[in-house]
Amino acid sequence: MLKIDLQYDWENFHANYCVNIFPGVTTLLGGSGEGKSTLLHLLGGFLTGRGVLSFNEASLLSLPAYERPISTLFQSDNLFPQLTVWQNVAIGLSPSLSLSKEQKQKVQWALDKTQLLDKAERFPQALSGGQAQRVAIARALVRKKPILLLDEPFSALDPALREEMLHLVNDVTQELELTTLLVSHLPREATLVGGRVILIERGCVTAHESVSVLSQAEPHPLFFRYFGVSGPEEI
Ligand SMILES: Nc1ncnc2c1ncn2[C@@H]1O[C@H](COP(=O)(O)OP(=O)(O)OP(=O)(O)O)[C@@H](O)[C@H]1O
Repeated sequence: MLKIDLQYDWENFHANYCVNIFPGVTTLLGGSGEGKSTLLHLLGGFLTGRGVLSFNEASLLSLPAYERPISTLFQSDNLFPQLTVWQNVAIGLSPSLSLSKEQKQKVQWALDKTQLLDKAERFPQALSGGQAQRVAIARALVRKKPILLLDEPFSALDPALREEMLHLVNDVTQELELTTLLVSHLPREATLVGGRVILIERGCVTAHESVSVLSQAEPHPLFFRYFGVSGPEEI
């Protein structure tokens, strides 16, 4: 279990997140500027918060980003155009690209999970948008960390590809028993990926429910302000 009781202050914004996250996919919903990315950056170790952050009872708070049991994938995670698919994944393990036998096996494993084995020698410019995004996912998976943080990594993709990526996220999360947190603006994405949903408002977790609450005919009371009168399907 990922236990979060974290505070952080921007100049004009006080965040105070309190929630326990279990393995599986959890989608973070919330309006613009409500504090979704701040939470992911605190978890990843890119911002230093106060309070409690532990995973399976071990405190993470004093660990630097690279020592946390966490992989991150952000929208801006671009591929290196001069490196092949294989090298773009391998660089997640070793910046010098000199890999041990065991590390090479991990790269093969990550390429297999993302169905890219036959594209290993290609360069990024010879990939479709979805294939390129799968390489970024493979690079996040290759270190085999139990927590995966995804900050709107698919928002630039068209709806069909986005759906394919969300299914992939769900599949690898189940298979590897990951604790995956996905930031999204779209309730539909949460419904597609399944699991649980968290609502972030003014720097706080104001709801933590099964994703099925988003499919109810009447908006769930806790989500009412976020959905407004139009309901989840319109957002
Ligand atoms: N670099 C910064 N400097 C000062 N304040 C910041 C900074 N980044 C974020 N904030 C403040 O923190 C609040 C939460 O920002 P955050 O990026 O976490 O929101 P978000 O929910 O991820 O928004 P969006 O959906 O638009 O990406 C913002 O409203 C802003 O006031």
